Amino acid sequence: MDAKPIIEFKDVNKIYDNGTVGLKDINLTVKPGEFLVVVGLSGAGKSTLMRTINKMHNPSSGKVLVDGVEVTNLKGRSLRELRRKIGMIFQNFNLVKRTSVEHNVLSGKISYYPTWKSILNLYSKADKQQAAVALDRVNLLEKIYMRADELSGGQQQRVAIARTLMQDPKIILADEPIASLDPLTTQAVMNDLKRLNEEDGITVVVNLHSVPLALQYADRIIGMRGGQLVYDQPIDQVTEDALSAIYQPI
Ligand SMILES: Nc1ncnc2c1ncn2[C@@H]1O[C@H](COP(=O)(O)OP(=O)(O)OP(=O)(O)O)[C@@H](O)[C@H]1O
Repeated sequence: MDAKPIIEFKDVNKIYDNGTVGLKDINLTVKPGEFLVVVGLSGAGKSTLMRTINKMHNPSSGKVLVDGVEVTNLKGRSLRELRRKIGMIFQNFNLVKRTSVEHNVLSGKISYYPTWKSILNLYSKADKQQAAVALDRVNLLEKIYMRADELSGGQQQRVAIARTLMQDPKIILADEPIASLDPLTTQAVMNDLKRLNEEDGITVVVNLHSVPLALQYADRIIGMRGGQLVYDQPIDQVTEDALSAIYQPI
């Protein structure tokens, strides 16, 4: 029997306040443990799709369900619970650059603490141990006491990945995680995401501009164009010709 979907879009449309169509009639089901890569031209709707999963954006119509729960109407505590399940990785890493790597990783636990404790760095011993384990999993344990801005871009992105591990996420959403990195560091970041996907069963959704990387890492590739889902195939049925059609100028 097929596993229950971890993410579902049902007839989802998103029209921004200025009238721009972000998403059009999206129907999509993601299974737990998939490594899904989203490709498409700039402006195709990839970020919008991703941001409706953790309610950074609200759809204009339709439903988005995560782990069986409709996210559209979540507020307060239930929204925090949803976001704990979902780690988010951004192109620009979103680290606090002037503090230590350890503090940045621990901040992944922030929603579990009252603000005053996190400001004063009053994390528990167990959480500090978890932070060390998370850093070890991205091969950066030796950098734990360095300042985040002393690390290379690729290392900073891997700190961001370690930070998401503090949430014990079921899903990691990565929006152009390698856009500002060189080829070697790109592989390190993608390998980390793939390893967590395979070892922990975390569902990973990655927006990428690079077709070769999509082919290298995805279990399944979806293509977007003008806010619509125009392509959806498991990796063994993906052809380069079909992918290049997604990238034809509109
Ligand atoms: N906050 C916003 N207000 C209005 N329009 C927006 C907003 N955010 C995105 N858009 C528009 O929605 C469309 C989809 O944008 P989106 O950022 O989702 O595309 P993308 O595929 O992620 O592009 P890129 O690869 O450049 O990041 C674009 O036309 C974009 O200009």
